[in-house]
This record gives sequence, C-alpha cells and structure tokens, in this order.
Amino acid sequence: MQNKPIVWSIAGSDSGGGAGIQADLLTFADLGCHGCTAITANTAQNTREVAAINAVSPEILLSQLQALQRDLFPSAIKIGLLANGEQVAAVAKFLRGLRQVKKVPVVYDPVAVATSGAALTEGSTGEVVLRELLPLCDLITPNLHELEWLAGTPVGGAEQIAAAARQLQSRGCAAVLVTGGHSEIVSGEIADLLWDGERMDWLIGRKIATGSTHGTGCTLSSAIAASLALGYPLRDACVVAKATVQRGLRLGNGENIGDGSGPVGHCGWPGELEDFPQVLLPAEERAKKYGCYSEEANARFAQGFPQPDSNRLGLYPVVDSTDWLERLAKLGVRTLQLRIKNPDTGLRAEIERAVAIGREYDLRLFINDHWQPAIDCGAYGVHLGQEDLQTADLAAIKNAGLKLGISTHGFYELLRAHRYRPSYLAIGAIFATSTKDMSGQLQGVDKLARMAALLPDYPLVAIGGINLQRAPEVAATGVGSIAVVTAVTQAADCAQAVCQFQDLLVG
Ligand SMILES: Cc1ncc(COP(=O)(O)OP(=O)(O)O)c(N)n1
Ligand SMILES: Cc1nc(C(=O)O)sc1CCOP(=O)(O)O
Ligand SMILES: [Mg+2]
Repeated sequence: MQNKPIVWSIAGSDSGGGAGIQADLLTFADLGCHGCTAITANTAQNTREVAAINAVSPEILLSQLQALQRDLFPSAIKIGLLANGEQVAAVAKFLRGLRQVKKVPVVYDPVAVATSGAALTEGSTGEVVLRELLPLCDLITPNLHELEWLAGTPVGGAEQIAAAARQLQSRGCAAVLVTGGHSEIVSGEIADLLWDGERMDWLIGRKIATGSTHGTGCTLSSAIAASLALGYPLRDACVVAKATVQRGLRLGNGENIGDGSGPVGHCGWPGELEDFPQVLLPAEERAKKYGCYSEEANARFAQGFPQPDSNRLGLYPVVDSTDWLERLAKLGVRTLQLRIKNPDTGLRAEIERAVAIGREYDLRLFINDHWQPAIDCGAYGVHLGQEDLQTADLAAIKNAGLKLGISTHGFYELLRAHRYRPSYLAIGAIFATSTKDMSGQLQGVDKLARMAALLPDYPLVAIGGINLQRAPEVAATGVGSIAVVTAVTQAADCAQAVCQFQDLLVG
C-alpha cells in the first residue's frame, strides 16, 4: 500500500464550513491525500457575512508549521488567507527554511476579498506578498479582484487579463492561473487563464446556475496542491482541479445550506468528461473572443476525423520497416504503424510499399510523422504527436479522407487532443521504455485508468513499456488497443508474442 501524500493548508478557518481550511480538508480527502492545517485566522462567518477575521499571531502560526515539519512533511502546500503583512513575512521565512530541506510545490490562493465583498486582509499586505511570497510560489490562483489587487491595475477583457497575468508572473512566481468565476468573457463560459512564462492556455468550463459557490477558490487551489502532491504535472493538476470544482458545482447544487451563498459540493474524484474544461486551441474561431486566435493555425485546422471500423483496435505494433509490416500482417495483425525516424531518400518508396501492403492485407495502417507522403500515397491514416500538431496540415489530412491518431501524455494533452476529435487517442508512456526517452511523462496504470474512464466510447490506445506481463493490467483499464515496439520486435518468438497479445485483447 502506498502512503497517502500529505498536503498542508496554511489558511483561515471558516466557521460556516464552506471555504478556508474546512473546504481544503474536504478536497484533500476527495483526491486521496492527507490534509494538515496551519490556521492563520479564526474567522467568524456564515453564508451571508464575514463577521470577524481574528488573525492569529505570527508565533501561533509558526508553531503550527514547525510542529508539522517535525512529523508530517508535506508533498505540497496550499496557502490561502494570510491576514496581514506579518503573517506573509513569517510564512515566507518559514518556506525559505523548508526549501533548504526539500523543494515542495507551493500553491497560493491570494485570498483578499470575500465573495460578499468584505476585505479579508489588512491594507499593506499586497506589497509584502509581492516582495516576499510570490518568488516562493509555483502557482498563484487569483480571481479577477485579486489579480487587480496584486497587479495594481484594473482588469477588463481577455487581453488585459493576459497582460496582468504576465506581469504578475514576471514578479517571480513560476505560474499564474487566473480564475474566471467573476467574469464571463463569453456568456455561459467560465474560463481560467494559465500562464507559466512560456505557454498560455485558456481552460474553458461551462457555467452552472447555482447559488452554492462559496469556497470554489479554496477548493480549486487545494485540488491543484493535492494533484501536485500526487505527482501530476502543473497543467494536469489544473485541469483535474477545475473538474473537481465543476463536479462540486454540478452535484452540490441544491443542497440549500444557509440563506446566502452556500458551499460548493465536495463530491469525490472527477470521473466524468463533462466536468473537465475544454482546452482552447488558438486555431478555433472562438479563440478570437479570448484574444489568442491564430490565422495561420486556423488555415491548417480540422476537427472530426473519420472513425475506425472499431473502437477496439487490438494489438498495434509500431515498426520501422515494410518488412516488419508484411511479417506481422501475415501473422494476422490488423492495426500497424510505420514509424521511420531519421528518414533517407527512400522514404517515399517505403511509404508507397507500406500502403500497398496495407491494401493487400486490409490493414489499419498509420504512417507516423510523414503526413504529406502519407496523403500523396493514399494511406489509411497518419499518427501525429503534440509537436507535429503545430505544423501539420490537418485540413489537408482530413480532406484527403485519412484517419488521424494523436499521442497524448496526461490529462491536459488528452483534453487538448480531444478537441480535434481524432480517429483515436494514444495515451503514454504507461511505463518506462528503452525505445524513446519518455522520462517525466510516465503515466502508470492508475492514471491511465482515470483517463480511459473519461472516454469510455472513444478509440483509445495505450503505449510505452508494455510487455506481455504488464498487458493484462493495461487491458483492464478499458483501452481497446495496446501499441508496442520492443514487445513484438524483440520477442524471442514473435509469432507466439502476437498470439498472446491478441488472445488478451480479444472482445
Ligand atoms: C500509437 C502511438 N502512440 C504514440 C506515438 C508517439 O508519437 P509521437 O509523440 O509523435 O512520437 P514519435 O513516435 O514520432 O517519436 C506513436 N508513434 N504511436
Ligand atoms: C514511440 C513511443 N511513443 C510513446 C509515447 O508515450 O508517446 S512511448 C513509445 C515507445 C514505445 O516502445 P516500447 O513498446 O518498446 O516501449
Ligand atoms: Mg511524431
């Protein structure tokens, strides 16, 4: 049994039980983490009002943190309400010391104003935050009011939000997620903006008509911290967290707690696609409304590729020659990929021969990377990676009637690739592999199962380090296809390996 990751919440207590550490602990538990708390303020509030803040002294705050450090070292830290500059300075000093022991991801939700409009922090706190705390944060998650508070400028539409996020990130935190609950750039859409200094993403959720929204910011930031503690990369953590909140808004709706803004629901792991945000593609027309439209990308863009004859593509060997294709076709394999890296002048002839073999044996034959010769030769389909999507002419691929498979590595890429509605989605690398350096992108079977559960009726392919011993647990996640290189090409008895894989993937 693996130990539950420990996550700390450094935040205020909400006597109403909707936000603050109460929301954080429920969220950590929902996502399978053990929560610890260091309380900054003992607020007196209900669903209608913040009656008092009651900040604790820096000494009381530090004594909690020091006790936790002695026994319950965290895998991630969420920071919420810090009531004054002294608290901010004390927490920052403590975090600098903790860093000397081990680097722990820190997510800061800069709580400054309650939904009711009540100020929660003392006047000069913002300056100390910018100077002392921001450089220690892996992510900060301001809403629009908090963005204005920290950026020191009014924030209106999408462009201004993006500019303020860039400005804040340049003050030293690794990334900024601006939450969109307080504005609708497009009616009916709640869009969060993620900026990490390199890449900007709009994550778009559906607005849910509910009065139970108290604690959404706390829940989001603690869900991100929990996901980071579970080992998810930042973008995956953000989309899982947004889905956790969305699920709470959808299912918690109607609980009718208190007369004011009731608490968001806490309803467990988000296992349904409808709760996950859409990752906006700059190629989409609607990106114009979010200020990130790309004419060039739009010219190459296409969605809705032809589906294969079955959602279950079975054993899917990925090989580097037409000799291998023919050998495996003769053994009864129906789904195959020709993957030629570092091609020479013979590439075009090899693809032509592959297509001919594909026709002879009625294969679902995908050509990796080389989409233009694949179109020219009338191939069945092409397989593209995330980087290939930046340059490939998807419109040409679709217009030529080719099928399209897309590689993904984690929740964020899966959601992004799903926007294209390709013929299949590949998820990798499930295990470490000697075929390609996939370090930092390993998913494991549990995460694969979570991703596969989101798309039960979609053709899914698992790839990376899968051999005959591991194949049963991979197949049990529900994916209809397993792609392999070495498990077939380096098998002592290739025909026997093919037979065993096929027995496993039948039905
Ligand atoms: C079925 C399948 N899944 C993933 C990949 C990897 O594709 P990509 O990310 O484009 O990397 P390269 O294969 O080009 O190195 C794949 N080929 N097939
Ligand atoms: C080509 C490739 N793509 C991967 C991905 O995760 O996108 S993993 C991988 C290598 C798969 O080889 P093997 O079956 O020998 O581990
Ligand atoms: Mg590729």
